[in-house]
Amino acid sequence: MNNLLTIAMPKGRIFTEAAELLRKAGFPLPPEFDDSRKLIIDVPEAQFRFILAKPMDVATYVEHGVADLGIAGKDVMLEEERDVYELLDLKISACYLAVAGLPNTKMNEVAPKVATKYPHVAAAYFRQQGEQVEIIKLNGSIELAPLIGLADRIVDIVSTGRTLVENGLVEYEVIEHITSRLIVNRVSYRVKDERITEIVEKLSEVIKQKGELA
Ligand SMILES: Nc1ncnc2c1ncn2[C@@H]1O[C@H](COP(=O)(O)OP(=O)(O)OP(=O)(O)O)[C@@H](O)[C@H]1O
Ligand SMILES: O=P(O)(O)OC[C@H]1O[C@H](OP(=O)(O)OP(=O)(O)O)[C@H](O)[C@@H]1O
Repeated sequence: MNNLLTIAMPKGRIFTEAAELLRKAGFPLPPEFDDSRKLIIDVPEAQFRFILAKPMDVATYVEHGVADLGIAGKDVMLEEERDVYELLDLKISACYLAVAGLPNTKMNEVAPKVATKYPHVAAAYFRQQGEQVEIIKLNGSIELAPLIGLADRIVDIVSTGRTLVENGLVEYEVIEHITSRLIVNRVSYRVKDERITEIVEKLSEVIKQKGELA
């Protein structure tokens, strides 16, 4: 039986913390893992394959079954609503999604605009608040939007808060606290349950130990 497990890893800021966690849980990650432009890294002796994906795409690979497991921010899960199971809160890459804007301003009463990289999350949030807004999708530098008059508010990730402060913006509401999650393809979870359960147990132990030390 094919016992290979494919794991989709997010490139970028989650990567280092995720790799550290996997190593502590006993994953045999080769040194090239940390400093390579390769997008597929095989560890045949342990029957693992790692694919390196854009963070926002990890759940897509897992949903389609080309990756069995993946590591994705909760923000990605909320935005993408992919049909996958969330197995574990890895408690890494903590940040939160917030509504922000220029200080002491109200949203425009007629057709208020909200700029964001998270159009579904933002639309759902303002719908829930009973506010009709126009969502403007941006791909980065979201904080620019209120500064330059493109939007009344933004919905974006806040981590240290430095980007907001340095651009003279303030937070109005926290929408959701975010950490990275271990996710699994629905079929893989059934077919490869033994290996996956073992991984979840090892990772849970490391997360627990980290929590006790903190
Ligand atoms: N300060 C932060 N800003 C953005 N994402 C953060 C932050 N801190 C933790 N994260 C987590 O990291 C993930 C995004 O990682 P990263 O910024 O590397 O990817 P990206 O948004 O695709 O970046 P880029 O488009 O700039 O390459 C988010 O899904 C979120 O869960
Ligand atoms: O609270 P802070 O620690 O300042 O972090 C928050 C900032 O980091 C992210 O941007 P990123 O660096 O990914 O750049 P981009 O989305 O503008 O490309 C996020 O979109 C915020 O702008």
